[in-house]
Amino acid sequence: MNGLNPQQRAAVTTLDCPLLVIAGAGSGKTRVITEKIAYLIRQGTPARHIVAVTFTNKAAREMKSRVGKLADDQSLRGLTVSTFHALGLEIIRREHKSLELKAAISIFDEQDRQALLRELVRHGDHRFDPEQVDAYAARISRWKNRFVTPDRAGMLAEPGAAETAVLYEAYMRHMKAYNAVDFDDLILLPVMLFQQHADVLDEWRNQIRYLLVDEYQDTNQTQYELIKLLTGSLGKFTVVGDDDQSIYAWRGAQPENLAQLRNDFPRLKVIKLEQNYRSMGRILKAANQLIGNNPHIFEKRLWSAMGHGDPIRVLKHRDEIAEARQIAADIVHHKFRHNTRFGDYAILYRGNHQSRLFERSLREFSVPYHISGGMSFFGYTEVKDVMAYLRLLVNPDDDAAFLRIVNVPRREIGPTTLEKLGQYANRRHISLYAACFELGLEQSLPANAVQRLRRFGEHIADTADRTARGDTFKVIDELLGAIGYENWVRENSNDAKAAERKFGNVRELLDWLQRIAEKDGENRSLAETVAKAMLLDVLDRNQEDDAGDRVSLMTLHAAKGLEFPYVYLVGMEENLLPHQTSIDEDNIEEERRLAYVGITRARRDLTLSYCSHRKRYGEMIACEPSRFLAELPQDDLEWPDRQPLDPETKRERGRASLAQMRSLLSD
Ligand SMILES: Nc1ncnc2c1ncn2[C@@H]1O[C@H](COP(=O)(O)OP(=O)(O)OP(=O)(O)O)[C@@H](O)[C@H]1O
Ligand SMILES: [Mg+2]
Repeated sequence: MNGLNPQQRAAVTTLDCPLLVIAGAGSGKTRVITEKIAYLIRQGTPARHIVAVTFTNKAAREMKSRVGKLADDQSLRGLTVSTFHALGLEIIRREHKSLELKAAISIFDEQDRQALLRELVRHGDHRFDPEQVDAYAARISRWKNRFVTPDRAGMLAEPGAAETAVLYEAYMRHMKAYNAVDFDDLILLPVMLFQQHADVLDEWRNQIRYLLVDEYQDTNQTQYELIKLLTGSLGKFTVVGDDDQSIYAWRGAQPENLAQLRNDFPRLKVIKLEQNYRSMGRILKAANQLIGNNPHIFEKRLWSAMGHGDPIRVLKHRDEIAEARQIAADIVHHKFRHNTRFGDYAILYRGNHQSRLFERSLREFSVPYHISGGMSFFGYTEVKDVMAYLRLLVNPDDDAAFLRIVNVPRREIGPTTLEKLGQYANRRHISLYAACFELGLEQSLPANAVQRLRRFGEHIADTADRTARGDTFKVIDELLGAIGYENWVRENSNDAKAAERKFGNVRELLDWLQRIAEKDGENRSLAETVAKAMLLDVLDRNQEDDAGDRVSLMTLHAAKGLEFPYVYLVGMEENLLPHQTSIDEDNIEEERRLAYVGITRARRDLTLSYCSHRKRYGEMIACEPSRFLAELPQDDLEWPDRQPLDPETKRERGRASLAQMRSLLSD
């Protein structure tokens, strides 16, 4: 515990009562958690009885590696450090029998979920509005996050609740039939399970003797229920959080849970941390002043002994292309001037769509980068197709996967056939796959259609059988060969280059899955591997391989809990940060917290940037600088006054510096 301040030390050594550590950014909350894990182990609690929960996979990995430095491998055996959702999945997998599920569980992503709801709306006995599928989906998700079960939803006084509750109930029933869970279910099902099966809960309480939760401000009602159930009246837990960094209201996060703890656990001890160890004084001052415009549940002050630091730069650009180029160039210049690493830099933005131009510019400057979150790899059609095949192999009842690939590559199985198959399966309460083999289907469909469906079903069954027995990844390769997937991709690509890129993605996917399967010397089953991959996908896509010296690109949401010496917070414009929707809904406070999270990621230097024009829906529009810029201490900001160059000189200069930097980089 060397180097901890007195409050941190108190937080680490408090074991006899439930503990809440509430403190601002960079004050060492996460550090308290890692030190406490090591302390618990030193005090004699076996690691297998300790569970630490964080919000993203990245944070979980980071925490594991920090703990790894504080204790030896042997004593850490069995320690659980995971996300809430991964813990939920683990509970569901282990207790699948009590939940009346089969072992091979499919995880539905947003698209799958919407597809199922759309089907239910179309075929349901109730008159739902097909235009409203998005709204139904959002409402059901909201209920799940607030721990409202279908029967309780039906009794709510909200307008239209009774109707949506019927859909909610049907949705849950179908998910069960498909042996599938969605993102929200990963928390909801364990809570329902523990409430209904006291014996199962007892076992888990016995196993989890101490629970630690990071980023507690972002837990929703259902997650809070899970914490309460797991820790019971003993309240053996430490939760740490910062109400100013609550940025998941849209996913049902309730910062009031912080206050609620006091009511539910009268013995709760609260410790505040006030020293910031992360950021230079000016950065901290800017963050404090900005967030001072929000109302507070807990008053806290933060000070830093790190020195004043350089002024915060504010860059203005002509448009978003200029923004991306200038920042990429800035990073290269800075790196060579200060002999830093690429990994020291992060570019943070409000929305995923902002990443593309930065990617392009960084590539132009040969700067290695890594993108966290957002629609990247897993959004590609070919990746989704292959994943759907794998999902179907491990769980043939996964209707979303079935529908995605039953006619990919083309098997002359058209919409009418699928419509009839769907109706039949619905009547019989079975999956589409199971329906293919039923004799009764022959009454609904012509013989050749039935035959085509069965041939597909048999191929899947046969391959599944072989993956279970033999060399899984070899069988998968054979499957892709047998269905002629390469040809299919070629036919559906504009040119050979695009086709190559798509094969490359498929290859990368399979290599990555193989690495997951064999990670830590394990030999995971295909079912386990696919579930793990889906979980990474829905959680924070493609965060697995972030090793290496690379510039980080990510959304403000994904940046939570992380820190970088040099941070660029880009797109600081009205309607972008704060986001248009939040302005419309009068929810500026959440946007301000997001900006606060962004600013407090920076250790040494912070650069803010905005554009005077930006392309929106294909049109160039004028942008206003973000109101948050005006809320910062103006004395600490620096607005470099750039002389406008004529376009030709600019282009020349751009070319020259590009060549110069490339040659520097290749040295
Ligand atoms: N007592 C300490 N002495 C020196 N450095 C510390 C101390 N406590 C924490 N730090 C360092 O300060 C930085 C911020 O700590 P940490 O990430 O734990 O803060 P946090 O409160 O979790 O921040 P956030 O709210 O952003 O998640 C880290 O680099 C950490 O190693
Ligand atoms: Mg933290």
